[in-house]
Amino acid sequence: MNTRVKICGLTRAEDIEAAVAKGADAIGFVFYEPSPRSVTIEQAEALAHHIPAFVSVVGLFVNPERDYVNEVLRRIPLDLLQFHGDETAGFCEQFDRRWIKAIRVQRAGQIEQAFDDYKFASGLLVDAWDPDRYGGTGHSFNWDLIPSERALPLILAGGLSSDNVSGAVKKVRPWAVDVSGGVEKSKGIKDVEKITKFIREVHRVCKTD
Ligand SMILES: O=C(O)c1ccccc1N[C@@H]1O[C@H](COP(=O)(O)O)[C@@H](O)[C@H]1O
Repeated sequence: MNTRVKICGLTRAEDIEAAVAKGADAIGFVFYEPSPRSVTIEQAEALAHHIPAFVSVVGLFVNPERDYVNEVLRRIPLDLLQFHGDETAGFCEQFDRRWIKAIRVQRAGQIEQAFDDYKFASGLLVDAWDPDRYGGTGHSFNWDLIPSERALPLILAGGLSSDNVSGAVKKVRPWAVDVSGGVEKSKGIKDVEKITKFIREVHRVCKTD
């Protein structure tokens, strides 16, 4: 098994450099103002210079305006768009950029339906449902709702940390894991020790498989 790691919600150059040095495969920028991890286009433009070749740059959006996504794309070299709201497949497909769709899992059958609805995505991200927030909740969900047959690469998110990620990887066998709150000191400020432990745990469990 070779589960990739995305670290999301970075706001500081030193955190990006630490995540990359420890082996992160992708770095996520949050372009969603209500989030405490949100960055402006100007901030992301500067931060993106700290991400080397072969580490993916991901832009996270929640129900964005089309023009805003285009403006971000014009200014920042995003490899992937992550749509974390209620976007339709038609909306996600219009940007001439690879994209992943996040689903907030509440009930059985929802993930299977999403594989069908978002069939041209580069991956399906499964996260916890929360009535008040679109993501970054720090909560996990019932992993038994994740089917073993998958039409797209599956990215597991929601309440992951170094304490539970090895169990999650063993049980779910995701293509990648995505973490934000579980590797933070405070919202938007990452903790290098937690990032190190998190990535080490993923690599350890993958090696023993
Ligand atoms: O990080 C945020 O603030 C955020 C806001 C709105 C939508 C998604 C957001 N983050 C994504 O949420 C999941 C889970 O985060 P956590 O590890 O439970 O804190 C992850 O995919 C983040 O990229």
